[in-house]
Amino acid sequence: MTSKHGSQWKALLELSKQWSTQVLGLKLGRELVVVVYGEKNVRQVFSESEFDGRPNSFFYKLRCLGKRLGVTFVDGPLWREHRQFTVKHLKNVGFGKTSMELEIQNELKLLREYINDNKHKPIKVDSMFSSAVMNVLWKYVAGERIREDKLERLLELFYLRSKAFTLTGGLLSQIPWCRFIIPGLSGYKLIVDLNQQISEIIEEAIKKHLNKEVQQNDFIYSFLDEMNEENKASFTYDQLKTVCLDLIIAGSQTTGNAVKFALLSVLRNKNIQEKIFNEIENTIGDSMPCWADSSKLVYTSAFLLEVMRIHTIAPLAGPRRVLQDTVIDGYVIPKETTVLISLADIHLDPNLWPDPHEIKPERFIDEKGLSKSNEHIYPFGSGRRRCPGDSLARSFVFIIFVGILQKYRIDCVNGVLPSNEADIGLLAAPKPFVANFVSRE
Ligand code: HEM
Repeated sequence: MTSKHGSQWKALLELSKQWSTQVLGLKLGRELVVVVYGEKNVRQVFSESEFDGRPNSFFYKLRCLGKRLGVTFVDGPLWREHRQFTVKHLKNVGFGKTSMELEIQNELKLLREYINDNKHKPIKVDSMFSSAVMNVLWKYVAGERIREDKLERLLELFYLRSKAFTLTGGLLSQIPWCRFIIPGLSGYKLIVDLNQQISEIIEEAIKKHLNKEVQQNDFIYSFLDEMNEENKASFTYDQLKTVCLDLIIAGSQTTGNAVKFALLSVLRNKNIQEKIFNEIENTIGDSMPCWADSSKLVYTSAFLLEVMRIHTIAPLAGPRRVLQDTVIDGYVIPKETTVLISLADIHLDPNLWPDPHEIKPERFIDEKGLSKSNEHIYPFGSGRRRCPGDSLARSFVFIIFVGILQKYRIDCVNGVLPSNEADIGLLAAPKPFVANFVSRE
């Protein structure tokens, strides 16, 4: 069904329509999985603590370097303590005059240099942003820019790792013991090797901090300080490694895809692109964009929200594990069920968003021309497990997008309009596309 509909999210949505249900139950191997649709049900999952768990099968441990540690794939007291710590550190990072904002602006300068060096040829937009996002995340976590050779290695390892998970996830998650019989074929050996290599890079960064070789205050130093406090038994070396990995995995592809969708959308909508350029020119002129400009660039900010609505980066949020028997929409959901939360179909629901497939930034602007909030949009989830990296992600997307449109007109190559259809796996990404970046000067 997934290959017929192009993605697991669409296949499941189709099934839910066939069965006319907003609570779709599936038996995958031994696992009971429920996909929840509709704003009322989704809000219930976001708000009730019975849904705060994360699955704890062997497969999810493999994602966290082999142990049930970190923030993303744990629950209970360990999650609460480390989520609180992470949220405290990520709150407002990127908003305001922080070192992270300067770092994003620095990446913008490098991106512009790259565009200028390639100005006479079409640029592959797909690979443009990976280094910029990874550098910003690494700076946040480990306090410094990552060395060029290590950056390339890390990007390659993450790419291989996500490919290995996509290829082998089904088999390894449903029949975990197959790793003993076919460690190579099942992908188990490859993932363990990749985990080991990523671990080594993070360990090296932690060692540099233990030797006080890094100048800047960063996440690793804050965590190490916490390890020296009393009653902080859960602040261990392995936990630090896994939280670093969690932040990089959760932040890199998601944020990069959001910028790519924004560029794709202006490439496909010339009028909107010109409106955004005029707003930038008339409001901030030639100055370096910063987060504070987002309140002045009302149309541009509304457009970026609209892109996040039409292209939901995490179409199925979760997975969650049900911590005690509960009921959704009249259906009994047993303890230990895995729950997936369908966000993308709320963002495309014609009852909430008239003409849902059309880009209309005006949805987020009131009659006085001021920004208007809308309670039906959830790109970062909601509730206790809401994304703690949203300030960093939104700041990155805003500064990089505005900084590129300020200097370049983005045109199709040979008049060919790239597809608006997303590649949807665990995350949604635009299909690889090329564009001409024509200097406005
Ligand atoms: C456009 C970019 C991003 C999008 C669309 C996004 C989306 C999401 C969503 C929907 C969730 C909630 C999952 C759930 O409800 O179960 C989430 C969780 C999470 N995100 Fe993000 N995210 C983005 C960027 C980032 C960044 C930059 C970071 C870190 C620097 C980050 C770190 C995390 C973590 C650690 C969690 C797990 C929270 C928990 O389980 O308590 N994300 N993200």
